Amino acid sequence: MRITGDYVPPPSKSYTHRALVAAALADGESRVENPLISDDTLATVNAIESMGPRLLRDGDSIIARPSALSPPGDVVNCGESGTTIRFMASLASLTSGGYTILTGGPRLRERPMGPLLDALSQLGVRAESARGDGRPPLIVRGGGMPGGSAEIAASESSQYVSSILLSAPRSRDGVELRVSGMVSRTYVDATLSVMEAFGARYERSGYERFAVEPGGYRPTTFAVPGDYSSAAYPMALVAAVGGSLAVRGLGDLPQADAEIVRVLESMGASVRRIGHGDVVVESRGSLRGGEFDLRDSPDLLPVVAVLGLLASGRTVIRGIAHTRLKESDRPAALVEEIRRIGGSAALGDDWLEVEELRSPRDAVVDDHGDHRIFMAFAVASAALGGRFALARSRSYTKSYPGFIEDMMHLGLEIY
Ligand SMILES: O=C(O)C1=C[C@@H](OP(=O)(O)O)[C@@H](O)[C@H](O)C1
Ligand SMILES: C=C(OP(=O)(O)O)C(=O)O
Repeated sequence: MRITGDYVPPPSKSYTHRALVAAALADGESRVENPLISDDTLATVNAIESMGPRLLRDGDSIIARPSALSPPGDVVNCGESGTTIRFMASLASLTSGGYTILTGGPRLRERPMGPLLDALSQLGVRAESARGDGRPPLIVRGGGMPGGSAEIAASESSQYVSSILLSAPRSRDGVELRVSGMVSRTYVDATLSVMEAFGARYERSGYERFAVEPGGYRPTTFAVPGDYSSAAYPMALVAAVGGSLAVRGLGDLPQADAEIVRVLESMGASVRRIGHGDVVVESRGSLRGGEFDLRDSPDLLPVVAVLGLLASGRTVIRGIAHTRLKESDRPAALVEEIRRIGGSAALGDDWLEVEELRSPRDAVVDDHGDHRIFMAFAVASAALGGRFALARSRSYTKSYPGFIEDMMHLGLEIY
């Protein structure tokens, strides 16, 4: 099997969340062009609208009509979106008063939020975990974010930092954040790009200190780029089976998962940039294993692990401790499913080792309710000629509702 074609990935989930928050906080009407419409971004739309601003569909855009933020009339259900609940925790402090209760699905209620709540408290916000264990449901008191200086440990998630940064322009005194041990750092660059586009003023020293001035956001038009995290699946497939794929519209804003380009290149594929934000992946279909550090691009773990199955030799992936805290315990889920299909994998605290899959077994893979596990094994199954099946699941609608359709468009039967 070889794949040749043109492919337009869905819009970036991370940029959609960020642009919606900044647009809702701006002092006038903004337009977010090419937003991702998926379970997670709709959770953000609903959460923001529950506090007053209107986010209206207009063709391929969302028009944001900001208003003073008021406490929601009901609990806010963030579904399974970590980005949503974490971004909303800071936003809720900007409501006029009362309390906002943020909750979500079963897995989201297991995911940690403690360091974010702690940093918000240092900034004068009352933000607590209902069960006192740092996990949702969260209760946030409105009345404004006084601001000042806070220290935050971000070794579990960069979203703690992005959350505070995004709401900080609307704080009373401005915010200084001193950050230690941050993972997934490129996501904070994405946050700052959006803040800049909406006219916020800040200073930074690397990934250790950020100072945001009060002054709010200016309304603007923001175009969401294509999503490297989603594009990584068809790119990996083409690299593994051979062929040539032009990927359009990825843009040149910072995206953590643009790291897939370096991974594919070092495994033996060629990736060329053609013009503004387009890339072409070319491969003869024989990849070799390698060693990768995914500390700053954790969402690539499932697809890189699957590439390890499809490449010769051994692949070692480091910097993955924080991927245990996502939609599933991803390293554990990957090892279980790799073994189920006849592969061999070993796991340490912060690393995963995968061997080339020589004799795949007929099996039905369980996605553990995790969109990225589903999409990664769909790639593996397609590359191995449909050797194993995936238990029916719609987990992919979290970030990529058109996944099955797009894969079929590339000529694959993955169901
Ligand atoms: O800020 C963001 O848009 C994201 C940050 C990352 O999370 P962590 O910072 O928790 O690793 C990533 O895994 C998630 O899918 C999206
Ligand atoms: C971890 C993810 O998202 P979130 O943290 O927003 O739930 C993801 O999309 O892989």
